[in-house]
Amino acid sequence: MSLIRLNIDSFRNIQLAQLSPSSGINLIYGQNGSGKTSILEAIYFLGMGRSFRSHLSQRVINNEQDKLTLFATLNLPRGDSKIGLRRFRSGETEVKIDGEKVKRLSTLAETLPIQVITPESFSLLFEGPKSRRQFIDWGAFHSDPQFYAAWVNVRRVLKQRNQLLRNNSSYDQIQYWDREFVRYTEQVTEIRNRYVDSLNELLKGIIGEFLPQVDVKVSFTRGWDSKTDFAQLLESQYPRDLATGHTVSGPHKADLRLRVGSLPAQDAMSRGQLKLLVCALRIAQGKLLKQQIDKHSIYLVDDLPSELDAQHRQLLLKQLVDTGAQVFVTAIEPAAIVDSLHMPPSRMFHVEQGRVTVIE
Ligand SMILES: Nc1ncnc2c1ncn2[C@@H]1O[C@H](COP(=O)(O)OP(=O)(O)OP(=O)(O)O)[C@@H](O)[C@H]1O
Repeated sequence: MSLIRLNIDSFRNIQLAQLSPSSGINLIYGQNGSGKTSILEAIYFLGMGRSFRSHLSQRVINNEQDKLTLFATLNLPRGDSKIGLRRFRSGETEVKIDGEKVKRLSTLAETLPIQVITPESFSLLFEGPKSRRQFIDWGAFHSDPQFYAAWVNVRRVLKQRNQLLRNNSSYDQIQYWDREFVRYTEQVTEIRNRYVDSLNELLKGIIGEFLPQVDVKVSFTRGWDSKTDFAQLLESQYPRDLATGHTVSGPHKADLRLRVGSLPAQDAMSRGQLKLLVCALRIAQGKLLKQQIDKHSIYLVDDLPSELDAQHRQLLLKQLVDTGAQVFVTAIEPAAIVDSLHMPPSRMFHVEQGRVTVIE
């Protein structure tokens, strides 16, 4: 799967751009502030309905406009598909896939699986369990069609349970919700666990190439002690939950543990090594998706050269090429990428003050 056409209208400093990317490596280069990241962000916005930079979606609309429009033609095994997204300053979003209005943004994510690697990707390792849980759930969502509904139900029931706790409800009142909570939690946890197991197999090979001297161990933690029955735990921890006003343990605390020996990975590795670890995780995820449902992800790699020496740039680009996926990489100087590739990038785009030109 790849984007064969991309139209960007009023997204950040890009007034109007039309790109025909290649299905291989696309290099986007230009000076600081020219709009390179904005192109990656526009692709992400089209696939996720939100930005990877700002949680305020209004900020991505060009300052002088009241709406942004993104449009892409996707090349899929079943034929071409057209995706359009319009976002208004009022907050309203319109999404169309092949001319049909789409209500749920998850339909977009299903159509366009995207992997992002930015210089800030370290957050996957540093910023607490939320971003690591999102990483697991990206894979669980794409690999198992049952996951999304179970996950939505976990969130719904958890919200309800927490509300009851805040209202000082008796355990009898909460018990009804706990039965549902346990049922959906089992589903979500099983899919997450299975997913991390499958990922680990692929990950070992990639980490072995990127970081041969570092013994990184990746494991899944479910959010409570795995030896304890979840229904019993909810009952025994009811007094504590009541005192804190929320459910202390459960699937909302699941995590991906990344350790080197007895230390958390972020305490044992350099910044460049951490970037490579994040890249290995993302590449493994894309490869697994291809194996499991025969679907390619699209890779967006912002400022690929930063933090990496020439040898590791080469290794990373080789792994990205090996995925067979469509890749968009940005760099200030094209040589930083061109010199690390065994063959020239399939297509190069130069960005200057929001204007994009293809380099023939
Ligand atoms: N809503 C907006 N409307 C217009 N311009 C914007 C908007 N949001 C951001 N910009 C501007 O868009 C420009 C492009 O930013 P972008 O981050 O895409 O650049 P870049 O080429 O990736 O830069 P760098 O190499 O420094 O990371 C910036 O100068 C920024 O000030």
